[in-house]
Amino acid sequence: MVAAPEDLLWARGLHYEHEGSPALQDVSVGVREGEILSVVGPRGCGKSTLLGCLSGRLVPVRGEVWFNSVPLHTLSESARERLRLDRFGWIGSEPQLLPELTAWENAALPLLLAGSGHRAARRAACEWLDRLDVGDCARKRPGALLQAQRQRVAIARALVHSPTVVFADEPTAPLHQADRAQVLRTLTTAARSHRITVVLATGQETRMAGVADRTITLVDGRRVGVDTPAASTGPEGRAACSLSV
Ligand SMILES: Nc1ncnc2c1ncn2[C@@H]1O[C@H](COP(=O)(O)OP(=O)(O)OP(=O)(O)O)[C@@H](O)[C@H]1O
Repeated sequence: MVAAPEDLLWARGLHYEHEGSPALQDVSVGVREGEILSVVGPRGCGKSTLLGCLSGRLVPVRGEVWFNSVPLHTLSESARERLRLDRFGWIGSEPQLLPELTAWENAALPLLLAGSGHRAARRAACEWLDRLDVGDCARKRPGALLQAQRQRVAIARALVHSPTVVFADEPTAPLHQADRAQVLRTLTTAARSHRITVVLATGQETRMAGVADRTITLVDGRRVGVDTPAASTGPEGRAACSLSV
């Protein structure tokens, strides 16, 4: 696979092993600027590993990952970490907030770590918490929040520094069914309005994958099938994402 000119992020021939067992085998993918790409497949098919490699958290044993003409696969660990802090956001399936910090302090962390002033960081964090409907939780610590509220704080933290790409690894996994679609739409609507590229791993919930522009499928660490554009993913597709942020 050769990167298309409009690809912001692309990988070619990725192989990754966890303790000697193959988790990705010869996976290639390109992601366009502003695109919401979902990665679907059954448990253990390699979705998290692929997001790990694309985001520079993991280094493939073979293959290449390029972001904006920067070869992530050959960068030093510190350079990858710097790039991740500056340009990427990460949302995991658990919020993983720092318990001793308030919600706004957690959400502001990427800005504070980048050296932003306290006041500006607080303002930006509170704006995102408001957009994500948890503005009234800003002064509370994670222990006083519901899981769905904590996950919204984690989403605010992933978006607060206007990253170029957000990686979301099963971001709705710990939520109740009723919260899932709303949290996912909030994330994707926010990303679209700020032209943030999103790579989203989801399990078997293909209805959730309907918020994406394009879907790729992994099975046993390999890409299978053809890409699925949003138009064919059903009534929860792009047009349905109408939450205002
Ligand atoms: N830290 C690890 N150590 C050993 N094996 C691992 C590790 N992480 C993942 N694996 C294995 O690698 C394969 C791919 O895992 P991965 O988590 O990437 O898949 P996934 O599609 O994200 O799964 P899930 O839907 O369960 O999150 C699986 O067989 C998994 O058991």
